[in-house]
Amino acid sequence: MTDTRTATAPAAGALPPDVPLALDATDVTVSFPGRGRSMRTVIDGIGIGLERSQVTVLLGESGSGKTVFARSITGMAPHGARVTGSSLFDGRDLLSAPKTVLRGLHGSRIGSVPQDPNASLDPMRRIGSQIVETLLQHKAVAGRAAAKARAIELLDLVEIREPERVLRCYPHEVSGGMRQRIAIAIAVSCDPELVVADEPSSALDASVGVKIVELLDGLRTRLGTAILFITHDIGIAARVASADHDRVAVMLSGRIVELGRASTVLSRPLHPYTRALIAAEPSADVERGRLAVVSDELRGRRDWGPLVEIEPGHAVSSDVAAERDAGIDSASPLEGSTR
Ligand SMILES: Nc1ncnc2c1ncn2[C@@H]1O[C@H](COP(=O)(O)OP(=O)(O)OP(=O)(O)O)[C@@H](O)[C@H]1O
Repeated sequence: MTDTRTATAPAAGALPPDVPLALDATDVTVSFPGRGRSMRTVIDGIGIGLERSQVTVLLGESGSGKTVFARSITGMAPHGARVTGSSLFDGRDLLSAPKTVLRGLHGSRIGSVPQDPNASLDPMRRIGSQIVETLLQHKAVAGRAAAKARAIELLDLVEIREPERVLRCYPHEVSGGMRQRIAIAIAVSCDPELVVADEPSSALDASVGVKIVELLDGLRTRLGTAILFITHDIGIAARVASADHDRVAVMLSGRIVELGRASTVLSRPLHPYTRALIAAEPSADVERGRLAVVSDELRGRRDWGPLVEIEPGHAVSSDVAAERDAGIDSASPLEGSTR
């Protein structure tokens, strides 16, 4: 089992130990039906503790399990998934909570910013009515007039001009960047304690990405929201996890292989996979999502050991830690590169 809570000492600037975690996931395994009667494990017995006011970035290549892990620990595993382990939110295990409880939590105390804003917006309904309905459904405000006023406030918050006009629009009448910001406005409309943002800026231009990062930063400062941010982009990871105690968890083949303060992991990575990811950081001439620098051998390995802390606030899989103790530098960043 890889338990990232026990592997990390409280980081500088983190909340004191008696402040409960916003979410506490332990030993989570997720499998999907495979060939015949077999099951294919895509998340392999990992855990994570999400602190209030802290950003945790899940970093890893496409297919490493970031989305499935984040969805599963918030009780929203994809259809057909078999999930074991536990994920506590306010004392309740989201992995076994009834659907009615999960529906009540999502949209109010847990906000989700999806990869594709179209997934959270109904194309047939005006933007205003979708925001107002969310606010009324979760009893975030009393009455329709208050909900409308709050909807305008929320669009202001995500820097949408002429909010009253936009509220009367259907989703297809506004730009993709605006739809993304509206999806964020809906996700944060009820002042959630936890926000899960799944690559919210991947399809957008850089200026919208920066605004999203600022917005999430404001949310954790203002409300103490815990943020789980999913990305494969090192640059975005560094920008989102900008506070001293923010963390990066590096995912590889359904496991967390390195975890620590963002500033440490991104500047002094220890795991060969993290090193390769950083070496593969997208540049102007490398198309995003096509980072072929991580070797297949590294990517295909499934036997990474559990995380062990090698210095305060920095943990790495036990096999890499053992090599380090033995004085073996496990890999130069580009070893095994296919580029
Ligand atoms: N509904 C599903 N049924 C079966 N397998 C799935 C399902 N959803 C995801 N998977 C598998 O789980 C693994 C992890 O996928 P996941 O989407 O979590 O990766 P990711 O790191 O988030 O990638 P991306 O950045 O592309 O979203 C992949 O091998 C994927 O094929």
